[in-house]
Amino acid sequence: MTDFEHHGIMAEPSSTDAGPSASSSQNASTSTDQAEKTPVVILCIGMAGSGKTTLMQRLNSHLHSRNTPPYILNLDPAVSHMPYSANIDIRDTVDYKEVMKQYNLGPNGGILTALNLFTTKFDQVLAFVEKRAASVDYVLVDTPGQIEIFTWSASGSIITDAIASSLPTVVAYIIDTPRTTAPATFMSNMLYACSILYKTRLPFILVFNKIDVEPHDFAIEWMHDFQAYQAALDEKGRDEQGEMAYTSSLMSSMSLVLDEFYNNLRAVGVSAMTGEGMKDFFSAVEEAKKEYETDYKPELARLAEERKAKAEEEKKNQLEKVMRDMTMSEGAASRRKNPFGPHPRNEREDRYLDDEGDDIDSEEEREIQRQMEEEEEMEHAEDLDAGDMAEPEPGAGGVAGVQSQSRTGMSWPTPR
Ligand SMILES: Nc1nc2c(ncn2[C@@H]2O[C@H](COP(=O)(O)OP(=O)(O)OP(=O)(O)O)[C@@H](O)[C@H]2O)c(=O)[nH]1
Repeated sequence: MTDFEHHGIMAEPSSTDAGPSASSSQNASTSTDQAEKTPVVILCIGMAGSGKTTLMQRLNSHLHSRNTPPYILNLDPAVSHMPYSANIDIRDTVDYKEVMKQYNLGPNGGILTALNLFTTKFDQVLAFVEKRAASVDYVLVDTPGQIEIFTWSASGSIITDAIASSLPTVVAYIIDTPRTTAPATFMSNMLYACSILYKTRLPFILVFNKIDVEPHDFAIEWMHDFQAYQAALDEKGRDEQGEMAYTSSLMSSMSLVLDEFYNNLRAVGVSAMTGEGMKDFFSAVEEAKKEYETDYKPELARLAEERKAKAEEEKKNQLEKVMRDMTMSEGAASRRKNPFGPHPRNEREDRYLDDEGDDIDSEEEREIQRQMEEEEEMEHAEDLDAGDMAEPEPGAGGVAGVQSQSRTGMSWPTPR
């Protein structure tokens, strides 16, 4: 049993190059210019139940029907039913239930730990993706339903950065449209989207899903017309007494703040169930891919350079600090060794007292010498006083719990 297996991690996914196998043979016969293309990675992120998995299935079947089968990665270790087959599935590598058992964790802890463990192998995963990059147009990535586990964890950042620095990457933020019709829920969803945009720094598409149940026109209107959002707040943002809820004014201000964010976003409406809106979705992906090439790629390269330089600088500083510490501790060790070393008393005195002008030149050394002199004086005084020492009085020094005063002025607790 390997170390990974011991932690509930299964062997290397056997299906790494599996999945829509038709693609390999199909793509093998593609023209040279097609073989040189770069796929775009679509990171599907969204709240639990927003329809990520269903949308992944829809995108998969849509791309198959266009004869451009995608390469699929599933990063959700807790998904119970996956209606498509992933090329790389985290569940083939980590059993999150086993992780929960072994680390004594709850479901969220289990998912996060499973993702952390998987991240340790992500360079291998990326190598598989890169190997297939020339033969696919799209790489689809499904993320854990517990959105914060991916968006705010170190492993989520590592995975996102690793993918984005290797291939053009766009974030598709999936929104459950029927559950976003309340102005407060809408605002909370937009703020979350905004935070992910600034965290990932990647081209972003707002995907209003389930438009077969609720068209997303209201959302587009709210995004582009502050007055319309304000009117909705006036109408729906009141409590039972008909008073404006205290959050309404906050949301109203937030809406103005988010104006800039809305202007830089692409928003599309889709139905993962019926397949409506696929054309708009893929046009948005193509636009976002161009934006990655022109705006994000140079910025990512600059950030990577900056990170590298910072890491180098830190390494240099650490090394210098270690060298300094070593020199200092060598000096201090030699000083400490001498006062209590094997030298006869007179020799010690010669070294530290007679050669004061030559050897003792730092404040630290003077302090050591001062302490030594004080201790010697103390020893001497104790020798003289030894005959005067009386039995300790009950309730005074020497009685349990009462502190005794030493002649140096330091106090210590009397042992029981
Ligand atoms: N009507 C309708 N229902 C949808 C649509 N997309 C998803 N659903 C339903 O929404 C529910 C949640 O869909 P999932 O795909 O499991 O959502 P998810 O985001 O993957 O959920 P987690 O696995 O919890 O993260 C399911 O019952 C789907 O059938 C859609 O476009 N229209």
